[in-house]
Order: sequence, then structure tokens, then C-alpha cells
Amino acid sequence: MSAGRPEDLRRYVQDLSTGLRARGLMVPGSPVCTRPVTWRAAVLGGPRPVVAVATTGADAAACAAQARAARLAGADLVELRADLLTVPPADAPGEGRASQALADSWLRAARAVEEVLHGSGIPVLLTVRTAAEGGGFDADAYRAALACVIERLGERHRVDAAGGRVTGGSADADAAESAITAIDVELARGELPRLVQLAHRAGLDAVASSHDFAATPDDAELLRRLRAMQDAGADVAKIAVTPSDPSDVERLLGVAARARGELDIPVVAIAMGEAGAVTRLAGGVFGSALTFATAGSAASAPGQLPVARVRTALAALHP
Ligand SMILES: O=C1C[C@@](O)(C(=O)O)C[C@@H](O)[C@@H]1O
Repeated sequence: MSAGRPEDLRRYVQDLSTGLRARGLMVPGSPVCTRPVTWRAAVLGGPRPVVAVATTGADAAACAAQARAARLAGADLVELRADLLTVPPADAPGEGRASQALADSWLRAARAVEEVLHGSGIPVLLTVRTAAEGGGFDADAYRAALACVIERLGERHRVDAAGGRVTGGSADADAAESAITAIDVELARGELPRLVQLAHRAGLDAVASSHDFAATPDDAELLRRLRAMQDAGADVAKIAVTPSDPSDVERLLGVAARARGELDIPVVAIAMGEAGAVTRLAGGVFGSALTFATAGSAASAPGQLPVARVRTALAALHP
């Protein structure tokens, strides 16, 4: 179905839930998350999905402008897509490439984003998406660069804490400059448990993720990935797939409902592209904890809809 009017959406959701319950793939009532996470004012795994807007800017100023637009549009979370930042020539990877220099340039953008979010309670998720999963970063350099930026965030966290400022984790942490509460870690790049542990030591939560830009893997594989993420210690488990027809979209939502029933941590399930747009509106009914929307700028993945449209759907489906 198309992501249409609220009444169409309600009917779609009702029909699909009835079908899934009849097949024992969805528990009756609202699926409850037993281990929700709170990032400043946003709760993943609460009664409604959190609405995120991703930056797509190539420099700190563009990201800050997009974060400001996200705040004005009513986003709950900003994702800083570090992989889309242009690396300044001096920092460019090359001979003896310095992950440190890269982390420096990402942290400069993070500071700019944090500045415009100051006082809003909006947390920031830092993501380095590899080309293998629809992003702009080199998959071979991924683990080292990610570990480096996590270390740097940890140092910053400790400095902030020593300076008497609280960082992340609570709704009244607005006095804090550090809004980065979580980091995205790709399951397929390997060493997920180590990177999650590194994030936790740095005072960050970890969102494990897996993207398929070509297809929608079978249900067992999708559930296996989500479970592997939880088993690796991730705080949130996220899958994004590409449906080829409406039945793939329904399968994805069914997987979300099953994962919600079987896992403790918040689960995020997205079908990308126009065909999957309904999952960005109705995913929450099936237990998906987070949806990505746009706020006047380019989408960070295909099929994202404007925040206002998503909010209208959420209000209709989660009264
Ligand atoms: O993982 C995701 C989900 C996403 O791919 C989407 O389809 O909305 C957008 C990405 O920016 C984000 O990191």
C-alpha cells in the first residue's frame, strides 16, 4: 500500500496485525520492550517510535543548519552522518592515514550540531555508514576509524564529567555540551562485541545496524541478525532492507513484531524506498522503536518522509 491517509494506514495496520496474530507471529496487545533506552529526552522502546532526522551535509556548518531545521520540525533525535562529511585535504586518508585527524574533523561537526541543539534535550546518534551499506565511508578503514572516534568521545565524556557537566543519558542534561549519546555500529563489518564494549566504556550506547540495499533477506536471516546484535551487547538492534513487493514489506513488519516479542532491547525495522514508506509510519505498531524522517533537506536513505507527515501518522496510530 502507499503511505496514504490516516484511515488507510489504520486499516492496513489492522489487517496486517490480525493476520500476524492469527499466525502466532505477533503477541496480542501492544508489544512491550523490556529494556528501553533513554537518551536525553528521547526514549527508544517507549510507547511511540522516536523520530530521527539525519544530517547529509558535507561540512560542519551544513550539518548544524540541518540539525537546526530538525529541531524546528520537531525531531526527537538527530543522526550525524559523519561518513557524508568531506574530509579536509590535510586530513585526507593516505600514507599513514590518521584516524585521529578524521575523528577530529567528525568531532568538529559534532560540536557544531550540539551547539544548535543546546537546550532542546535532543540527543545525537553518531553514524559512520560504509559504502557497503549505502554510505560514504571505506569499509576497510571502518573499524579503526570507528574505534578512534569512540575513544575520542570517551575522552571528551571524561573531561566533561570532570568539569562537573553531565553528558547524555538524562532529560535534564541540557547543561551538557555533549549530546552524542550513541554510536552506530555495523554488524557486517565484524567485531561488533568489541566495538560495543568500547562504546560502553566511553559512556555511549551502541546501535547495531544492518542494511540491505538490494533485497529483503528471509525472515530467519533477519531475526538471526537482530538476535546477533543483542547477543553482542548492543543497546538497539536495527535492520533496513529493500523490498521488491508489498509482501516483503509485510514480512519485514512481521519480523519486527516477532523480534519485539523475542528480544529485550529496542528493535528498529525499516523497509527502504517508496515501496517501504509505510514502515516509516506504521513500524511502531509492530514494535519498531525509531523512524527516520526529513526536515527540508535531502533524505539519508530512500523513502524517508517529512517529519510532519510522520508525526500525523504517529498521532493516528498511537493515540
Ligand atoms: O540506519 C539508518 C536508517 C536509514 O538507512 C533509513 O533507511 O532511514 C537512514 C540512515 O541514515 C540510518 O543510519
